[in-house]
Amino acid sequence: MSIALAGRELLAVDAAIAAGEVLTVMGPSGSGKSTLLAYIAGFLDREFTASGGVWLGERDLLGLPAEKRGIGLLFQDPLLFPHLSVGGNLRFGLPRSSKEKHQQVSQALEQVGLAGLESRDPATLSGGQQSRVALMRLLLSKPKAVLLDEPFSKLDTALRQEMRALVFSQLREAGLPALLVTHDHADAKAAGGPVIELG
Ligand SMILES: Nc1ncnc2c1ncn2[C@@H]1O[C@H](COP(=O)(O)OP(=O)(O)OP(=O)(O)O)[C@@H](O)[C@H]1O
Repeated sequence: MSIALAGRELLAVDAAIAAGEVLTVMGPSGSGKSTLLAYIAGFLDREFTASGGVWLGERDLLGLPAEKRGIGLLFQDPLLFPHLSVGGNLRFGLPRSSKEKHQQVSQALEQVGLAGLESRDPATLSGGQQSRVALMRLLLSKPKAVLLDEPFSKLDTALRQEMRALVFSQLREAGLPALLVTHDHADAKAAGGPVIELG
C-alpha cells in the first residue's frame, strides 16, 4: 500500500505479519508512521490519498468501518477513561457477550501484578501501572491484530525495559500480529521481528 499527501507519495509499505510476530516500522519524524497506523485502523485524515490493500487473514479491512476491523491500539499515553475505575476500564474492553467478566478482570490484573486494584481511580496509579492496565484492556477486547504507536516513549528507562518485555511477551502469547512504529532502536530489538525503515 502507499499513501500520498497533496499528491506526493509519503510512504509505501509492502509487508505481511505472521501471528505472534511484531513488525517494526522506523523512520524520522514526519515520515508517516502515525499516518500508516491511521490508514490500517480506519481513521486516515481526508488530506491523504491511499492505494493498496490491508488484509487481516482473508478479510479486506478497507471495506470495513474502524470499529469492525478488530484492531487494538496502544499509544504513548495509556488513555484510560478517567471516569471509570480500573475494573471499569478493563470491563470496557470486554466484548459485550463475555461471561464471568469479574473473574476475567481480576485475572488480568493479577497477570500484570495489580491484583485487587479493581476499584481504584486510574489517576491514583503510577504511570507504569496505568500502562499495564491499558495493555490488559487491549488484550481483553480480543483484537485480531494490534497497532503500537511509540508505546514506551513516555516511560523512564527502567520502566521502558519492563514494559517492552511485558507487552511483547503478551502479544506473542496471544498469537497476535502486531505493527509497532517507533524512533527507538531498542524497541525494535526487543520486538524481535522484521524492521522496515521509512525514508
Ligand atoms: N491532518 C493532516 N493534514 C495534513 N498533513 C498532515 C496531517 N497529519 C499529518 N500530516 C503530515 O503528514 C506527514 C506524516 O505525519 P505522521 O504524523 O504520520 O508522521 P510520523 O512519522 O508519525 O511523525 P512523528 O514521529 O513525529 O510522530 C507530516 O509531514 C505531517 O505534517
